[in-house]
Amino acid sequence: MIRIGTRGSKLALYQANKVAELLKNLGYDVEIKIIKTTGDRVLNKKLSDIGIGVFTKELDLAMLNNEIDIAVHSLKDIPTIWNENLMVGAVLERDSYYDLLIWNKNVDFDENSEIIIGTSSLRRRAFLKFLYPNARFELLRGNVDTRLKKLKDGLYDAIVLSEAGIIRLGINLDDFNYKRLNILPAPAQGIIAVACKRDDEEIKEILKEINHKKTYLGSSCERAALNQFGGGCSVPFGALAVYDEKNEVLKLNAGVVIEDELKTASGEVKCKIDDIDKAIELGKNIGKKLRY
Ligand SMILES: NCc1[nH]cc(CCC(=O)O)c1CC(=O)O
Repeated sequence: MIRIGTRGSKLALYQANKVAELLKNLGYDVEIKIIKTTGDRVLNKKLSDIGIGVFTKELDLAMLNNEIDIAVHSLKDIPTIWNENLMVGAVLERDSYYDLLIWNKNVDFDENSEIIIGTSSLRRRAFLKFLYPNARFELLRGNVDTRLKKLKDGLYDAIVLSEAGIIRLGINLDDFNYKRLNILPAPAQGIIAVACKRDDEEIKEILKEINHKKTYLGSSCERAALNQFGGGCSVPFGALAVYDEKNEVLKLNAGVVIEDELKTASGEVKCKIDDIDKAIELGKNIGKKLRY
């Protein structure tokens, strides 16, 4: 029996069920255990103000205490500096990495409007400032349904959500206007990750069977860039790595906003699809470049 730990939100349960299905199809018995995290409890603060690992800590402990074998997370919610006894054992194929700007049908604005945008992400705020220089930003937390309800109620002119989350929840945006934003995503946005204990050889072998190598390569590169730059979710940092399988080339674009200035860096490396070390090296180099 593989015990799968997850948060209780609809999105988290969808993600955990997806991993459960993959494991079941390979013939494993699975059980899902719901665990509440600090990120679920504290809803009146920016994530960057609550602390590191707000969505993982309680699940990390459950894993270390042997109450669960694996934990399913959105990879972008796992801190790059994490518990040394835990690791990402597998990732699923990446979904959309785009952020969507969503607004009510009866609302009209352009890039110069003084709109109020609901988002609590430092990255979204900082990058959107270049697209909507006169926008103001307000706190918006809670699950995706709650956020859309607040938009519908007119508390904001627009809000930002990840397309991956919307699609996973099967939310129909026909009642709203929306568009994909041309900003760098959070490192590993749109990727479901399975965490396990570093010394659990049996589980690690099982997770290899569901791992999507191309996604693992790219996300390792993006997360290495953020890790090298430092600051985790408290810096407005975006990164996107794309692997060209045919030519075996991994490319990384990354950017950070410091004192209202956007600084970007990019690079590429020739590597095999499972050469994680090369991907991490590229990420570190770009992270360093952005730092100095
Ligand atoms: N921080 C919240 C969070 N963590 C993962 C997702 C969705 C899945 C993803 O983007 O990987 C979301 C919602 C959002 O950002 O709109």
